[in-house]
Amino acid sequence: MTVPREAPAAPDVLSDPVRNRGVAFTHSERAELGLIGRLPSAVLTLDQQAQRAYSQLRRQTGDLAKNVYLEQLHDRNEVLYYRLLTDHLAELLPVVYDPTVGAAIETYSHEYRRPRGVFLSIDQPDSIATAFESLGLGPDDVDLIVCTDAEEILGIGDWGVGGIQIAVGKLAVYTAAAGIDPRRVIPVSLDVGTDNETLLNDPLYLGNRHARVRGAAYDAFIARYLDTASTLFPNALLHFEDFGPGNARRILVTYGDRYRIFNDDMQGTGAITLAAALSAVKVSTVPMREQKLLVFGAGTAGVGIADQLRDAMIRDGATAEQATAQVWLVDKQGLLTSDMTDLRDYQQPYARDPAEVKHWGVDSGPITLLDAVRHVKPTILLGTSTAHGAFTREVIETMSAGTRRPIVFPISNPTSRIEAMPADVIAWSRGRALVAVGIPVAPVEYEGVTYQIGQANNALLYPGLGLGTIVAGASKVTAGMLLAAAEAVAGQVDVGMPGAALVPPVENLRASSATTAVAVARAAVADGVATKTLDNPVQAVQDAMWQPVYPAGGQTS
Ligand SMILES: NC(=O)C1=CN([C@@H]2O[C@H](COP(=O)(O)OP(=O)(O)OC[C@H]3O[C@@H](n4cnc5c(N)ncnc54)[C@H](O)[C@@H]3O)[C@@H](O)[C@H]2O)C=CC1
Ligand SMILES: CC(=O)C(=O)O
Ligand SMILES: [Mg+2]
Repeated sequence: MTVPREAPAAPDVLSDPVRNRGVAFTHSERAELGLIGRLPSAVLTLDQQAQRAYSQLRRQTGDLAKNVYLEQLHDRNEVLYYRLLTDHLAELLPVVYDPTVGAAIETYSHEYRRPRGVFLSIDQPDSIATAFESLGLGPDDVDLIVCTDAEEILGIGDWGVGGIQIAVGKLAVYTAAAGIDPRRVIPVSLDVGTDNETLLNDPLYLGNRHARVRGAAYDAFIARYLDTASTLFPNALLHFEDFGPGNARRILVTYGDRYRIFNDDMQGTGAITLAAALSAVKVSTVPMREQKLLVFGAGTAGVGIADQLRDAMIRDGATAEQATAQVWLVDKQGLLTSDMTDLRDYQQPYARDPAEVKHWGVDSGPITLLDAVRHVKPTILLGTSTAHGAFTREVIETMSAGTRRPIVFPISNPTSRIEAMPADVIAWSRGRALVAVGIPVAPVEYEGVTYQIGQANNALLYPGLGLGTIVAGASKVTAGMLLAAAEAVAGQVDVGMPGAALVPPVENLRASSATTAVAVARAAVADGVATKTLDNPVQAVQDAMWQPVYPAGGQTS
């Protein structure tokens, strides 16, 4: 007779990150859950576990190793993971999110330990419902789904199935920054293939090993996803992240009236940049209606921001025609003009009359960024191009010659894509530039002034926007809700001091998100899209915020 040598499998609760408390289970809980003898005898508090985990984390060398460590913790004990994130938000946001998440995505198939999220394949469109149903969640159990097809991850391009980590990272921020209940969210990879040949030639690549499917099959897959997700989880906000420039806006425009969709790169980025611009305009003394915006990189984010700034100019008294004429777009072809045959439909409203600009360039080549800065004399220069270093000293000096307080937002991510570093922009403008960037950066010292650099990253806004949407049960994310979010974020900044940041600091993000959520919920009511009655939105938001603590009374779920 053979004697089994392996210990029996660990009881389910130890391998379920939602219920697991590890050595924080009390002796009576251990007895109740069949854990006698399966844990060392000491019982630690959550505080002690968090101290230990933090010190383990600090011993990891490099941000990618820290990201992998935290993901493993996420897979073991969700409360402990969020406790760590919440306690050290400013330090750890760059590790679980931008910029390190870019490296985690690039190395996904090699660093892979275990799956998190739902993987939907364009090769098996009939399995979408089965995949969601395998989670065992009912129609009222899901508040939020973040999906990506990973065609344009941050500014690093197409990363196929590894893009799941942007959905995971965005959701971690929703929970850490706004208390969205992590048990009520789903990250989704829409694996439509990849055009990244490095991935296709990598034997360890974990996604569909074929080129991106486009056209009718792609559209049918997206339509099927939307229909299935919204049927199975009718209350869920459907967040779209990092789709390519040909699909991001098109999906929102096509389906925005039918489904509760939010496109973060267009709408969230537009709103956080509007918030930074509202703060900057207060300092610049040029009224919003007179601002001149030059966008470098006229894709999803760039034109999404242009639309929101144009609307802000109109609210401030410009006519629609004037406001549109105060926006210039520069992309790979140079300044976009209406005679170009390769313009995207959303770029066309801002394309200039070629007659207006025909003498701007040197020779007959494209009108460059520098040519455009020289002639337009922009008051706001936005970078959403992924072109590292494109805002050269000459560009910033030329802009600074044309306006007293240049507003410069090089917001491309991650760090390898930024158009200019804030220290350079501040020095080249001799301390006059009002700067915000997408990545976290240290304050800049220049001639005795400390410049706090606000992070114009949608993470400073979308968590509160999502929370407000959920609390109100909003059936849509309206323009009014986006504006309310932008104004709420800008309203938390005091720009009176020299060098003040243009958006609130990440350290205060949880409180800031709650304030944003209240404004968004009120806007949802005002816009007639709230499905919940909100007698006291402030309390409703506080009550809705999930806290990273073990539930009292020995419950494990
Ligand atoms: N700070 C934030 O919250 C956010 C930042 N972003 C960043 O903005 C950048 C763009 O993202 P998306 O708009 O989603 O991408 P996208 O692909 O839709 O747009 C990028 C645009 O830049 C243009 N472009 C590329 N190289 C260029 C060059 N050398 N010169 C001029 N134009 C060039 C492309 O043709 C395209 O129109 C990324 O780096 C992304 O990380 C995006 C969303 C949020
Ligand atoms: C922040 C973000 O959403 C992006 O860079 O794409
Ligand atoms: Mg994005």
